[in-house]
Amino acid sequence: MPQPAIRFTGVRKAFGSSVAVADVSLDVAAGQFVALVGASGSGKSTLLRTVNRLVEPDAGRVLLAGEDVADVSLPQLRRRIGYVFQHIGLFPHMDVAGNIGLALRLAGRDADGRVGELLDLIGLPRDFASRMPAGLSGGQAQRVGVARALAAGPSIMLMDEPFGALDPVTRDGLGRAYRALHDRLGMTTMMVTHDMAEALLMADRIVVMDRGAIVADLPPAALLAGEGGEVAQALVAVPRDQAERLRALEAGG
Ligand SMILES: Nc1ncnc2c1ncn2[C@@H]1O[C@H](COP(=O)(O)OP(=O)(O)OP(=O)(O)O)[C@@H](O)[C@H]1O
Repeated sequence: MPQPAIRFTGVRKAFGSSVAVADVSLDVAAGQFVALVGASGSGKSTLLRTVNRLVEPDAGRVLLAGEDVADVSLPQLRRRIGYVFQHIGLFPHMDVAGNIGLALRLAGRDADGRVGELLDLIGLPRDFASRMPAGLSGGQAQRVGVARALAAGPSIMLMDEPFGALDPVTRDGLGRAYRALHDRLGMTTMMVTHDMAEALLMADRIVVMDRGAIVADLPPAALLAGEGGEVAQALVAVPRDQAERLRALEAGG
């Protein structure tokens, strides 16, 4: 058996007396796309951030292909792991090329030429290189954020509500574009989302968290078939009810 790309073993994190992540063990195989879902405060972001050491666990370990992240230097972790979050925060005084070029240089890579390739990859015209962040739409800025996260050529991508602030059409388009990119580049992706429909449509596997623990871990079809238990079913019920109400409306009911 090859080593999992990401392995969590007995990961626990508390903030004061509040336990955010309680003894989580989880293997993510290379190439998988895993969605982390669950109610607000269930520990999704905290768990995700133990991978790139934005959060240090109180107990347990996170291994990347068998190597404990605690033993990997932060610059090296940054090269191996991309990170995209809701308000990506481009540097406002730098143009798009400057923002992406900075990430390339931080990763020890040559910025010349690569900026254009990264823009191609994420589907922005090359003349966007000279645009300032203030002149970008929300969707375009998130695309640049994805390009910046890909600059170092990571094999793992962590996404925390990456498309959460976007309108539904842009969100859907960017979600599909990222999923295609994940497949093409052979990435391993973990994505936190509040949107169960997005999780069901994008991921190979859905991990449901409740009060710091994993309560379901299933492929989308199995979750839809009702195998996930109570908490998972309550989350799946939302997009399912919406779809049914829309169908009823369409049928004139
Ligand atoms: N830096 C911190 N200091 C104190 N408490 C924190 C900190 N980060 C997270 N928490 C707490 O840990 C718990 C889990 O938070 P976390 O952000 O991981 O949940 P989440 O499932 O990602 O929530 P959301 O969907 O709202 O982003 C919450 O009770 C939160 O208030």
